Amino acid sequence: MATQSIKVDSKEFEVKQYDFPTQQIPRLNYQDPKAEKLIENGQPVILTGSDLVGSAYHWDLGYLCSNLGSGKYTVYSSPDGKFKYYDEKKLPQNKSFKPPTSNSEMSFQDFASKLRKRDSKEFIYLQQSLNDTVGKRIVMDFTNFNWGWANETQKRNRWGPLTSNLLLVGMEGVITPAHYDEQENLFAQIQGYKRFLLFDPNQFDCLYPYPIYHPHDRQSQVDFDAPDLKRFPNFANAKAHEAIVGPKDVLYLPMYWWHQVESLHGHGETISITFWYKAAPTVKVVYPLNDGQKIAIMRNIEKMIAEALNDNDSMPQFMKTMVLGRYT
Ligand SMILES: CCC[C@@H](CC(=O)O)C(=O)C(=O)O
Ligand SMILES: [Zn+2]
Repeated sequence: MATQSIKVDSKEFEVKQYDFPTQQIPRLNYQDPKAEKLIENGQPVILTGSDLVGSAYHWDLGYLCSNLGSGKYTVYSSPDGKFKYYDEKKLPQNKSFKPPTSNSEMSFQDFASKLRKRDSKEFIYLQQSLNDTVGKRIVMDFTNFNWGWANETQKRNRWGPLTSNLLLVGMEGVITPAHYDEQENLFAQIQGYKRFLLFDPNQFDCLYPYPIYHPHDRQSQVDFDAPDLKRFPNFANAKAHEAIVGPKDVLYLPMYWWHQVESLHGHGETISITFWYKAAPTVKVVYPLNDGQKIAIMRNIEKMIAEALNDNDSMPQFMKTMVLGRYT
C-alpha cells in the first residue's frame, strides 16, 4: 500500500495513499459565523477552540486506568486492523456471515496492559458508551464538558436528543472502514491523531453499501486497499474530503456523510469521544429533495420490499427485474 507524508502544523504524518482525489475539510474557530453556517448546511468542518471536552484533555491511559473503575468495557479485536461494524441483530438472517472482528468485555486496566504489550498479531480497539460504572473523577470530567455550547449547537440546528457518547481508545493503525451513520456527530479528539476521509452523501452510487438486511448495512462494500472496479466501477469517480483530526479538535460529521477513519502511526494511541444526536425532524418537505432525504427514501423502500418478499435471497432478482432495462 503506497503511503504519502503530509504536514499539519509542523507535524509529519504518514498516511495511506488512495486513488481518489481529496480536498481539505475547513478548520475554523468554533465561534466563526462561517463554521456555524457550514453546520447549518450539513457540511463537515473542524472546529477549534470549543473545548467541548476540555475537562478531559488530561485523559491518558494512566488516568483512565486509575479512574474508569473496574467496570467492563467492550474491546474489539481485528487481525488486519480494520474494524468494519456489523449489526449482531442481523446475524440470524445471515447464517453464512463471518464476523470480521471479535469482541470481549474486559476491565480498562486489562485493555491498557494489552495495548502496552503491543502484541502486533492483533489490533485492538475499545469502543464503549460512557456509563455509570465510571469513577467519580470521570463523572466530574464528563459533567464539565462544554455542554453550554453543545446544547446551543443542538438547539440552533434543531437536532434531536443526544443519544450517546462513545469513548474510543484505539491502537495506532486501527481503521474504521467507510460507512455512513444516521445521526449527527460532534466528534471530539482527546489524544493522538485520526485521519478522516469523508464522502458527500451524493457519492452513494460510488460507495456501494451492503444490502439493508446485511449485518454490514451502511458499510461500503469497496475495499479501499484493493477496490474491485469490475463490481464497483463507479468507485473510480469517488471524491473525498480529508482532514487530520488532532487533540482538542472537534469534527462536525454530518449525518449520511460517508467516513473512513484511520488512527495514525507515530503519535500514540487515539482517544476520542463521539456526541451522536438524532436528526432534525423534517417539518416541511422542500423540493428538490437533498441527498440525505433520498438515502432515507431508498432505505425505507429496501426495508419495505425485504419485508414484503420475506425472503432476502429473492431480493437481488426482484430488484434487477424492477430496474434493469427499465431505469438503466
Ligand atoms: C464506533 C465509531 C467509530 C468512529 C470512527 C473512528 O473513530 O474510528 C465513527 O465511525 C463515528 O464516530 O461515527
Ligand atoms: Zn461512523
